[in-house]
Amino acid sequence: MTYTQPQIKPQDVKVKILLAGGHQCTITLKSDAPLLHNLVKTLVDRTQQNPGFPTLFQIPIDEGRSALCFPSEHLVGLVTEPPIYLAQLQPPQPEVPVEIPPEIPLEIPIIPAHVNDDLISRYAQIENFLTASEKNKLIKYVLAKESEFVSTSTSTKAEDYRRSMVLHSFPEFSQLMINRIKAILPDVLRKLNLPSFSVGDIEAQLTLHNDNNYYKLHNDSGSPETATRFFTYVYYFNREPKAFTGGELQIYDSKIENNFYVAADSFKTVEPRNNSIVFFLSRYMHEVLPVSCPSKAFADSRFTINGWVRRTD
Ligand SMILES: O=C(O)CCC(=O)C(=O)O
Ligand SMILES: [Fe+2]
Repeated sequence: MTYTQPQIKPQDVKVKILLAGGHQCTITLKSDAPLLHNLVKTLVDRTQQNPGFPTLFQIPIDEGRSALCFPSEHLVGLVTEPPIYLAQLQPPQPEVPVEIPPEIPLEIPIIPAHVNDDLISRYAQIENFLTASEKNKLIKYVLAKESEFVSTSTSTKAEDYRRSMVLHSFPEFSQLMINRIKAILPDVLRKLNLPSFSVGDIEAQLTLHNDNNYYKLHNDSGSPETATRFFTYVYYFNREPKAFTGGELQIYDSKIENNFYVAADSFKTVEPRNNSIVFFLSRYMHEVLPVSCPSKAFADSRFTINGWVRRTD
């Protein structure tokens, strides 16, 4: 776990702002400008049927001699130059590709792909990942392994960064998990609208969070040894009835500061639901909120099998 982020060179982007009523205005922004991010976010929120917070854009134009002001609801599209295309979020994939007759001029909102893809975090959560019988066997197995769990928080300098326990070797289940992940990966990529990639090693560890355990903000791919981690997966399981609260996974959107990705203020919250698995890009900043487990019993913990899918290129 480290906090180094990949470096990105900002570039000039010519942005034509299309407003309701056919008005438009062209400005030039750096690709990492917060204004560009906000414009893009306004559109992306709308495509996700998530109207977001209405804001008033106030954009200096004519070298600061005038200002363009408009409410965010009036933004209908952006045309960017260079023409980098938007990878659409959650598109309803048509069975047959739709042909657009070339003679019809279309002004399709085009958003630099890196702004969209890099700044808005997406995840996929799949319920009932194991069969009931597999999950029950897994719980039984884990309860018999209590003495083999070791603390994750002893060796690092950032002593208070992480509190949890880990079981590194569990061959009876790690291979099952890895096989299932390989099998479901194409669906996950489709769901997240990501291109397929050449899959390398898949790692797996078994962790638990008990009372007042947590894992503060981090990413999973920021060091040379972890740089090829592409996807993080977390499979959640616990005894029923569930005897802990908290322990939500928060996945942060990104923003760019001094050419580095850092966590934005916005995030998505994932409930650690029994027998569900979540997938997200390993470079996203994320954290595990503190768990409250009043009994403090090992068997009442928030258990996970989690790990990483590496890419070979
Ligand atoms: O337990 C979780 O929800 C996430 C764990 C995590 O972020 C990690 O092990 O790197
Ligand atoms: Fe993580």
